[in-house]
Amino acid sequence: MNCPAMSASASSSCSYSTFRPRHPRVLLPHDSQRSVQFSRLHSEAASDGWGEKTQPQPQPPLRLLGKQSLPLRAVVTTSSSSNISTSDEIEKVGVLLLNLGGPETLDDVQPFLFNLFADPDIIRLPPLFQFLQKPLAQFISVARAPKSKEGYASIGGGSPLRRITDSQAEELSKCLSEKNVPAKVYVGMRYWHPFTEEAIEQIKTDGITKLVVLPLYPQFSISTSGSSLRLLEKIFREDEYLVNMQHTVIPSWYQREGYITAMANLIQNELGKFDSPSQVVIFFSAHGVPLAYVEEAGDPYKAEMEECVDLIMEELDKRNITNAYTLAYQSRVGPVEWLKPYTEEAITELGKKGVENLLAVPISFVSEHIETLEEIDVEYKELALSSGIKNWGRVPALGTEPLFISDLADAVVESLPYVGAMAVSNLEARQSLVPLGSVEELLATYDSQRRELPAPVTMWEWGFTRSAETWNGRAAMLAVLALLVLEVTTGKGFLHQWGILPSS
Ligand SMILES: C=CC1=C(C)c2cc3[nH]c(cc4nc(cc5[nH]c(cc1n2)c(C)c5CCC(=O)O)C(CCC(=O)O)=C4C)c(C)c3C=C
Ligand SMILES: [Fe+2]
Repeated sequence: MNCPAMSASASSSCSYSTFRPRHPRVLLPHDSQRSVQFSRLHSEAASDGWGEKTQPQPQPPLRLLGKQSLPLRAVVTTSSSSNISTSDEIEKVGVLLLNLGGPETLDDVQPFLFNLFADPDIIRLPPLFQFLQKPLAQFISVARAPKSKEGYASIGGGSPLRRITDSQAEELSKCLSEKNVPAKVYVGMRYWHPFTEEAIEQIKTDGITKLVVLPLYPQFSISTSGSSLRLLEKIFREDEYLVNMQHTVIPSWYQREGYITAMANLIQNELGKFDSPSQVVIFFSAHGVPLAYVEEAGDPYKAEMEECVDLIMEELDKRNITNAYTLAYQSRVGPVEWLKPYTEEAITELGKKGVENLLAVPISFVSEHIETLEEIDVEYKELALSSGIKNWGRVPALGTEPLFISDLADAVVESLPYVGAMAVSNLEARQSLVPLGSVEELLATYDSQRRELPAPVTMWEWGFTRSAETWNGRAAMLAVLALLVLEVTTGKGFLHQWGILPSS
């Protein structure tokens, strides 16, 4: 492929001089690249892990992962080649792309949903009830599968995510070679094949000695990159080979110049398809998360999303594109409160206000998937047209867009000097929304106490609350389970009423 020459240095020297972020940040040369290590650094989590979302204070003590405590080795390598010879060893560089995964056939839908709902970063039960995680996941996945299957059936019978992620991996590998950094690129999915565990096995078989971990989510969320990194941390902890493998993590990259430019290009291109481009409202639609992830657990997702939108609008502004724009959150599951405004409400509202031209921009994910192809292209489009919007457009997901892939390659190249080294200075660590440090610390900062979060689906809202715990939660749970059984056998009940389960 054509791998545009936006070099690492060009990219890192970018500065968004007129941008005024909501969270004070100092833009440093390495701002476009934040990389963290799993095991060697300790950048301090917020004092209680809850409130301090923007300015975690670094602390020196090192916490080591794994079965052995290894001495810290500050090995700084150059990035001119991935087969780097440090002493007498040849280094083999790998890049692990982390993604969500999606069912490839309709038969995969229920087991895929089971894996998703069995993830404690998606549904977090109080410690007392963690033994119910799998039975609940089984219940919800079976109950939700028919509705989900309809969605996947309408987009061709399965998710395109694996195919697209594989193409991204292939293009990234080619692009890295063109930048003189040959590296093998692996795909590790969280909830479907190829699972992260499978990718890790391959990494071991291939004898990779330096690994760059790159979640394919531009913005960090506990529920996405956080979940994948937590799994990876567990795998690393338990494996002798991996404990000794040098690695670095790029936790989020929404602020990189190449990514922002590529998004702005796509938007500019779609705007050009309207009769009156300047009259179009640019409608950023991000995947939502339950509000409690942000407000209680300190998920930086919302802050990063808002900053990302601001950066894209700054870039468009430089091109004299000054359209009105808005950000809303889609794909809510269950009735607990998620980030607002909700996409459907925002669309209706804009229609009522007389907006006639709307351009939807999926912003939280870089591949086409069920929520772009079905939810946005079908459901939201219909809603928009029936709300008075006359002209509708949608920006495609980035996929293998060359500038974007090139920017990811630059991100990898820039992170290589940090692999196995003290990756970042305290100063750098302080100015990130997602702090730098080991994954352990990264997760701890936002999620230190792994507090109970309101689940995105309702049943434990009712039965798994702290008060339920206090006055004999087990009894409450038994009641909930009885209700669930009733609901499944009769097809009626509160889950159906609230629309969690499809009515038969
Ligand atoms: C940044 C992206 C995403 C966030 C944040 C996220 C949070 C989140 N998702 C669910 C529940 C479901 N997600 C499902 C599919 C799905 N989710 C994302 C991305 C994010 N999720 C993608 C890309 C996909 C689609 C994959 C594909 O197959 O194409 C599903 C399954 C589909 C469905 O039944 O609707 C569920 C369920 C929760 C609860 C959550 C935050 C807590
Ligand atoms: Fe999701």
